[in-house]
Amino acid sequence: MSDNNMEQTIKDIKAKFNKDYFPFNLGIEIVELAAGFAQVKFTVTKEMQNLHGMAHGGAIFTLADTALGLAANTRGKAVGLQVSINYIRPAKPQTVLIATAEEEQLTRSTGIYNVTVATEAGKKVALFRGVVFRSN
Ligand SMILES: CC(C)(COP(=O)(O)OP(=O)(O)OC[C@H]1O[C@@H](n2cnc3c(N)ncnc32)[C@H](O)[C@@H]1OP(=O)(O)O)[C@@H](O)C(=O)NCCC(=O)NCCSC(=O)Cc1ccccc1
Repeated sequence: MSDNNMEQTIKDIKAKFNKDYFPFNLGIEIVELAAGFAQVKFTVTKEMQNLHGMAHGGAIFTLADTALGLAANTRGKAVGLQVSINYIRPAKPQTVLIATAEEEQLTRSTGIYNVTVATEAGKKVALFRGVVFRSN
């Protein structure tokens, strides 16, 4: 993909993000988007709390999965094929969490990404790895 095409793809994804209803309605915002790279953030709200008063694993997962989806789709249409997550530190309500997705490998039909979820102070909350299927 040429630099101009990549720039246009990134613009298109950003413009369509408000139609990605699930993450958008959780308050997830795009911080940065580049070829094979995405950074997104949200604030842990009361509605995201689990029984222990910490961020629900599903909310943290959604943040990481959103970063994966954005990074992968800069390379053309892609969908998640297999993902895994390790929750390494709980996140309290009102904490801002940032997920950063970095591309490790691309093949014609797959992509492998590592996503780190951390607080603004850089404390790691979750480590996520995803394999995507590239359909074009
Ligand atoms: C507890 C453990 C899994 C292991 O820790 P360990 O091997 O013992 O290691 P270590 O002691 O080194 O601690 C490492 C860091 O963790 C912190 N910390 C530890 N214990 C506590 C505590 N009790 N409370 C508060 N913080 C605690 C500790 O201060 C340290 O942080 P720091 O360096 O001081 O800033 C930890 O990694 C953890 O809490 N992960 C997040 C889990 C999570 O949020 N999952 C998603 C939600 S589950 C869900 O929504 C649904 C569901 C429910 C039920 C079932 C299924 C699904």
